[in-house]
Amino acid sequence: MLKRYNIILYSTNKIVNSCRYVSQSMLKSTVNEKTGIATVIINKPPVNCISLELLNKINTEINKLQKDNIRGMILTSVRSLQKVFCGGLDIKEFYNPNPDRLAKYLTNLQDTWLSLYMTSFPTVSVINGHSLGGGCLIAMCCDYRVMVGPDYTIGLNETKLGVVPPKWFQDTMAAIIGHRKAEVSVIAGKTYTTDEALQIGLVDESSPDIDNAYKKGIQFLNSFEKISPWAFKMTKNISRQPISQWLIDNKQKDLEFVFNYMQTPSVQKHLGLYLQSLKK
Ligand SMILES: CCCCCCCC/C=C\C=C\CC(=O)SCCNC(=O)CCNC(=O)[C@H](O)C(C)(C)COP(=O)(O)OP(=O)(O)OC[C@H]1O[C@@H](n2cnc3c(N)ncnc32)[C@H](O)[C@@H]1OP(=O)(O)O
Repeated sequence: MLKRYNIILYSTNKIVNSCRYVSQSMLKSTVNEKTGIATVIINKPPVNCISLELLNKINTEINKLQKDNIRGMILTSVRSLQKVFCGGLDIKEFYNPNPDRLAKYLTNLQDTWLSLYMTSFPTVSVINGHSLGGGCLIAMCCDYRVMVGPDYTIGLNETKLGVVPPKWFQDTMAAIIGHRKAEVSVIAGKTYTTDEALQIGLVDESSPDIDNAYKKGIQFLNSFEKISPWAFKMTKNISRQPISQWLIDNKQKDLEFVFNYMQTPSVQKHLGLYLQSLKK
């Protein structure tokens, strides 16, 4: 029994044998050959909002890392943006959309969420700036969140744009802060400062600067050194499977609901006004 356990540990704990550096302009990914820890950096100025192309890159990279047998991953934003981790989904993908592209976007979003939420390796988001809507969602997909503060904000603010965060957005938040707090939060499209997010448990730690936040992220990943990767993966799977299974079972229905309401005149009007308010 002990022997079998050791074999599992060895085969899944194998550290990648070379340092891989992938720079796909919008997404930079490096794997440290000594530690087996990947750092994935979103780099899409001005605000890292998630277009179809960025979504594809994130999903492709997560799937690659999955095959690389890495020990853990840090997800963060390029430092030069200074105050934004992720400005959310690219609202231009929803405003006056091309229906084919919109369908592709929504499907890819479902797939990317499934990949990121269900990674078999530990993940940390180092939230070095505002993290709104889809930005909050990708941060929440990770196993641990360290947020730089105090001046940034995080939250699922979809209702402020006149759109509806799907069940799996809401469930992702409820799994972290509890159903009641998540309900109050999503219906009001609430955003929280770093301190508030820490207080309600939306983030696990705060930090006054990025370097320190990154260190805390690495410390979290190192805490799994003595945990069998197999045990980690199976335990996380059991914990997250009810939420992910809902989406797997309801993908088409979920897609059709959003695809249809998104193109209604009243939703389009709201989105147009929100985009305009950002430009001001
Ligand atoms: C079927 C399954 C799929 C289901 C999915 C659908 C679910 C429901 C539908 C939609 C869900 C959407 C979720 C979202 O993520 S919506 C977006 C939420 N994000 C926001 O509300 C953030 C908006 N942005 C800001 O508050 C600020 O830009 C900020 C991030 C704080 C940065 O501020 P600052 O540095 O001052 O930058 P500017 O505001 O000047 O912005 C610079 C330019 O970037 C444009 N911008 C900003 N955010 C977005 C965005 N999310 N999408 C598109 N464009 C964005 C902004 O207009 C400026 O443009 P310009 O330079 O042309 O004026």
